Amino acid sequence: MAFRTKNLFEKTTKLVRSYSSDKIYTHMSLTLNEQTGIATLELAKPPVNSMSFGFLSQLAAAVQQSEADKYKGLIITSRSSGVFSAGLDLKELHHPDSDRILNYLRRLQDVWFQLYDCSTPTAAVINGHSIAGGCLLALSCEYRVMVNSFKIGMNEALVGVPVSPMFIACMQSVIGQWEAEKALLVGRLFTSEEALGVGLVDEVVGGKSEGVCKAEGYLAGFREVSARARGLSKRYLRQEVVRDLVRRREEDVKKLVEIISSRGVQDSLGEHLERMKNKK
Ligand SMILES: CCCCCCCCCC/C=C/CC(=O)SCCNC(=O)CCNC(=O)[C@H](O)C(C)(C)COP(=O)(O)OP(=O)(O)OC[C@H]1O[C@@H](n2cnc3c(N)ncnc32)[C@H](O)[C@@H]1OP(=O)(O)O
Repeated sequence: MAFRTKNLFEKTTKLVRSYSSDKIYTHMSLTLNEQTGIATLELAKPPVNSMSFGFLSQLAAAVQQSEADKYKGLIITSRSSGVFSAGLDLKELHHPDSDRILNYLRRLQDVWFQLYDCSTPTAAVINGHSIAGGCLLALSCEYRVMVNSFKIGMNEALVGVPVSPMFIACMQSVIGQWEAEKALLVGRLFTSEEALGVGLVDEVVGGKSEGVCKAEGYLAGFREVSARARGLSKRYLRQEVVRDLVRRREEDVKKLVEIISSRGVQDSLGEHLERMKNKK
């Protein structure tokens, strides 16, 4: 089979350089299967694929590449066998520099808009724990296959930070208002099986390769469908959520910076980081 592992940065060097000070393409790899036209984006930032500034920049470049090269599909998964993503990098949020946190949250918004609103068919193979921002990443894809025995959800309530409108909108659109409310207000993490029950994921499988096959099956379902019509329909289906968040994006970011920088939230973040350190 003809596989081409693409160093994204060959083609998107300009974009990535202007986005990031991190070393080029260190946190993920994009592999295109030239026979199917489906690319796999494998997150590879040990130990937990936390979303640092550089990670978000590379994710943005990958999504942009998928759109520009008109991939038939994009599968997002993790190289780690235990963690899909631990979400936002808590070190970016703890004692942040005011300009950096503003730019970090703007970057997060940009990536989310790009992925959520992209016309490329997308699927997530969640082969490990998927927490908060990690859950957002999976929910922004169209289809989710999860490997059993892991946890997924948005734990902000337990971390002591508010769930932001973008995260809420995504959760609501997948599992509905009441289930989202019940889960988000207590920071519930679902097991793979519970996630299937509530509709947070579409399938549960025994392992990553089975998950990738299921995701490919979903994406192959569009072979006979006009890519242009499909892409436009997806955008129309998602436009209400996008429009509202675009309209209020600057207001949301400024408010969140203010909240994150507050003493109470900083103390909670510090305690959360301490708990993680001490769990060993
Ligand atoms: C509209 C405006 C724009 C949008 C604005 C959004 C604004 C957002 C505001 C705040 C929202 C935040 C959402 C988030 O995503 S916050 C992050 C929440 N995530 C977590 O709490 C995850 C915590 N991690 C875990 O539960 C576990 O690590 C794990 C993922 C289950 C894996 O467990 P495992 O046992 O394998 O690994 P360890 O726990 O031992 O971790 C290994 C090392 O990794 C460090 N780590 C873990 N998670 C993070 C993280 N999220 N960021 C940074 N670092 C992390 C951990 O401390 C260990 O480090 P060490 O080896 O140095 O001790």
